[in-house]
Amino acid sequence: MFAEVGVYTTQPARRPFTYAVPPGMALAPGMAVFVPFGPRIVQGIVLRLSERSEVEAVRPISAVMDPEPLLDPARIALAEWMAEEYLAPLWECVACFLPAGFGQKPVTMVSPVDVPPLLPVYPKDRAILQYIAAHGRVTLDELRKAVGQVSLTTLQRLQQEGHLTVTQGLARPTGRPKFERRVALTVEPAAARAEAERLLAERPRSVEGRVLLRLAEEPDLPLGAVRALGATPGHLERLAERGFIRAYDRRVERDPVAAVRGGSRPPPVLSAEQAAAADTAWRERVTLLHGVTGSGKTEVYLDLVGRALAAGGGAIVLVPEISLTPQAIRRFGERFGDELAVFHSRLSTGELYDQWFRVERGEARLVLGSRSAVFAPVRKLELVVLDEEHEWSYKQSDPVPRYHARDVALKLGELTGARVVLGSATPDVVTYHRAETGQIARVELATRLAPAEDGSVTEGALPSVQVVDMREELRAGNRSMFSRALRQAVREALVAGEQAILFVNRRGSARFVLCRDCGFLPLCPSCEVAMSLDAEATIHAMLRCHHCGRTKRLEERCPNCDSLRYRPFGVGTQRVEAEARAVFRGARVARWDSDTARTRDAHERMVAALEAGKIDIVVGTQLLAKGLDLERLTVVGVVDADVGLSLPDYRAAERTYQLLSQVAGRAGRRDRPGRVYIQTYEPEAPPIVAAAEHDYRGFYESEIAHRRRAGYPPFSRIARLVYRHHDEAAGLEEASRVARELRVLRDAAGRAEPEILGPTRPFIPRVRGELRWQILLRGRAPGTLIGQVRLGERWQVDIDPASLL
Ligand SMILES: Nc1ncnc2c1ncn2[C@@H]1O[C@H](COP(=O)(O)OP(=O)(O)OP(=O)(O)O)[C@@H](O)[C@H]1O
Ligand SMILES: [Zn+2]
Ligand SMILES: [Zn+2]
Repeated sequence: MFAEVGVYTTQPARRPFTYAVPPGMALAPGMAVFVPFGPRIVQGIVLRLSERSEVEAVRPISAVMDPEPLLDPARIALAEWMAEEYLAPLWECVACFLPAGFGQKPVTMVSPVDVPPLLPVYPKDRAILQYIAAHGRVTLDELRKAVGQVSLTTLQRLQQEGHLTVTQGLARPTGRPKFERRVALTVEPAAARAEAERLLAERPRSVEGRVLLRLAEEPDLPLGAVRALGATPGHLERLAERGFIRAYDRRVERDPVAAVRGGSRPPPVLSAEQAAAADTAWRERVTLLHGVTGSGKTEVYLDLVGRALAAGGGAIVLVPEISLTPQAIRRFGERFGDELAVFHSRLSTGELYDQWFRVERGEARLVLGSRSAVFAPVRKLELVVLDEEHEWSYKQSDPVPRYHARDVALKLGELTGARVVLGSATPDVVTYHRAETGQIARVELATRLAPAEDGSVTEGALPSVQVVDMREELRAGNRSMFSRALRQAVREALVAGEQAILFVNRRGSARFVLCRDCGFLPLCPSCEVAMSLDAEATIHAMLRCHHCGRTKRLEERCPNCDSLRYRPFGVGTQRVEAEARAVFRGARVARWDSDTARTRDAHERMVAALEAGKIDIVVGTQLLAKGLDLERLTVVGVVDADVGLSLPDYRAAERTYQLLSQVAGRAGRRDRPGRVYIQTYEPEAPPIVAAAEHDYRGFYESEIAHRRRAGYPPFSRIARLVYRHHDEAAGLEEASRVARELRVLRDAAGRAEPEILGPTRPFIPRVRGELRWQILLRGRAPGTLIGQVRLGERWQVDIDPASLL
């Protein structure tokens, strides 16, 4: 008997290795084992068993690591598909499906035996045996912590004498509870307040006074919150001695959903449109749920999850990481309480590990999470939902495997028979094209819902959108970055006590050239993407196409209208913030970008400040566009809609459309009508016109025509090879060698495709001090060709890359 094993190795092997199964070893696909690999023993997962081996002289499997299979046959097939599809190391693909922490070093476990011989005489031996007799199976680390230094030789001797057994095992970070130190009031709040007032009257800056005052408001706080008031251990001790407070440790649940559990809130009655959508999605294999923002898509997902659970099966719901807010989790928790498990990147390894096994044991049948939740071991999978399916955060760019969760979900659906539902207000053009050509089903939710306090819903209005031609503003003598219309609207909102967002499209903006008089943007004639200033050019300002490498000198005048106002453009959030403060005197202005909203806490604090009405105007980047639902937000200004359009990426128009629709969707979500101003030098650009008219169809028609003409996805697939090197000559040489080899292989096969572009320096020419080169391949299956070339460690392969920058 032989076993094909996916082996934990840093060698980028895309295939399994064959081992012999020792007689008597009970083995099944999906089990974790130890195998010899070179001079070492490493972990692996059994993928298949077979009677015959193609390889001679195979080595035997060393040991079974865990008798329970960790992957089922569908997941094994999916891991192997990923390795092929993304040209990724097989082990990394298998590891996606394993519980967190598995990839770490296996640990030495020491277990007691059932019938131990008499206790040995050495004190150290006795201590060891007493400890394991009391605690059962322990890790060597634990044992060492308890009894001091213990050598492996000692353990092996004790094993030979029959006192204990030593095994290698999976580190299971379970059972060790986590505690949080807290401070609680031990008197009535009124008494605390009285004492606080006395202390503060005596000394206005008394820390003890402030602590008591805070605790009078909230009588039980984490120690950190009290420390933040300036309290030292000394202060707290004094207050404790005087009987006002006590400190204690509270057990922290490793169940991150605990707070929202316990719910089984009755579902609302679906509208006819929603019910029809759910019926279709339940019947079909793959369905695009195309619904405007606020049209009730989430209720449709909840309904489908209910059906999956009622059928005795499970479901996975994927949402972009940034949308995985406490509110979103609560919505699922309230409905499906105990069945819910949540996976996201902020959980500790221990939490992830616990959740993984809850799902694996079938205790939680609904998984809600960001992209990697697609790998959760849900049994009898009935449903996979991707909300905001157009989001590029579903694509993992680093580390390997560089997978796209949507494609993995589709393949998972194929392998398990689960239905797949792709929901979005602005579907990916590729997904919409699949629906248009009948490869997947499509349902629409066309009505925006306006929920009322009493739980009823009425039809809501989409905000009105005005496109402002910035060339006109210039002609009228307005040189500010805010148009007259936007300025007026913001002033009106401020007077009415409403809020405004000023949205800045910032990425790489300083390197695009635009004519302020006619809106002309230089495009590469063969790639149809914007050419941008070459960051590495030193003598003359050069424009470069970062796809094919074509360059030309930057003209002094606009080639279209001869204007001298043909210049780089783009403004930063800081400048917009400064101007907003100057123009809207007295308004409370905040900035929200990757500098100020670095952590999720900062993000949540900002949302809270907005909700509490402590901010009037917020200036921000794309981070703002997602998920905000503010009652008093009525005005949205897009300061520079063009910048996104000029990114050298064939999806520039699509992203601009999605972003504008999303930002616009933030305004007027409740009963106050919303107004949106899109400032642009290109008021006729199709994505801008379509976003202004809430016309997805119009956008799609123009975009798909462009993709067809220029041969971009869905009419081809793109693969990107990036090479990094600190040395210019060496980097260019290696990049050229690979490009040449690819062309030779393609030509030798007598084929015209894939098209091979480059090598060239990409839009972002260096990362962390290393220079970069890129080769783009475009064709039906560019991966197949890449699979035939030998690439060293410095190469990165990305199939269907999220970014071409
Ligand atoms: N059938 C219904 N009856 C009552 N209220 C509903 C119904 N469907 C949806 N709602 C409410 O309408 C609001 C919008 O619905 P939901 O959040 O499901 O829309 P969505 O399309 O997922 O929104 P978004 O695109 O912003 O994520 C929510 O407050 C929801 O509770
Ligand atoms: Zn011009
Ligand atoms: Zn080009």
